[in-house]
Amino acid sequence: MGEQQLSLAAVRDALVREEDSIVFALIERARLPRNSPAYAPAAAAGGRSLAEFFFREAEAGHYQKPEDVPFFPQDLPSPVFPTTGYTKVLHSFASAVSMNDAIWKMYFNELIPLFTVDGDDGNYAETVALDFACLKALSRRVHIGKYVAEVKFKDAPQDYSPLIRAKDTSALMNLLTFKAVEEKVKKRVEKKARIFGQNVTLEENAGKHEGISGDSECKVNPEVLSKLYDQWVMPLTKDVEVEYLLRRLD
Ligand SMILES: O=C(O)C(=O)C[C@]1(C(=O)O)C=C[C@@H](O)C=C1
Repeated sequence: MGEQQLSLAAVRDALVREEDSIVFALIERARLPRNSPAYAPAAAAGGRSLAEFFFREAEAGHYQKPEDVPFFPQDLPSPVFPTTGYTKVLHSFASAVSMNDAIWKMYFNELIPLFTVDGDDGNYAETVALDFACLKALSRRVHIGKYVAEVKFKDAPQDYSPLIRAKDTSALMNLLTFKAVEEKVKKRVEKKARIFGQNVTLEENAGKHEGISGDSECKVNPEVLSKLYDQWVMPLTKDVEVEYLLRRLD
């Protein structure tokens, strides 16, 4: 995201686009059963889970933008490709703000059981590759909160600065919260899950209005998307915003 794009409307557009990636990634992952052995420590992966092993391999060479935050930053090799001037838009500490530990725990402990069926078909490599796509999209979405915070600060430094100096986390949280926007976001992702998750056929579907499937036929339950955003994605985005703002005057 460059300087010229930095307005609240533009950053909110980026959040809306990321919804599509999240819904499609969950739809893809939901094709496979839970496959929990992929998440247990495995001798073949050096005592790590297959999921962690896959992430460590797949993350090498990526992650240069502030919204692309690595899950395992410790052993990351230096980027292969030259970086461009993206950092100028955000304060220099932005890349240190990460909610990935919380996103990781939420995804494996809370979310996976909500949108996969219990079972084991042995397809672990594909499973963790699909998990990677889900987690990358979720993490990007949450960390775009850095740009949201920067725009909000630039638009009203007189409102934010005293709260930042007082380290008043809850007042900052109140100031950056727009309940009406959150309600719209929840409704929209639920609708996207309903529309993107349909089985599209050429036959007329008797009794179905405009060919829209009932929720039980959707590839991912639309209510799961609404809950995901309500309980985890938006609260974590706001945590990113607060954490970024708290250091904005450093
Ligand atoms: O759109 C904003 O203003 C945001 O800060 C993003 C977001 C979200 O996560 O979608 C978070 C907090 C607001 O209450 C509304 C929406």
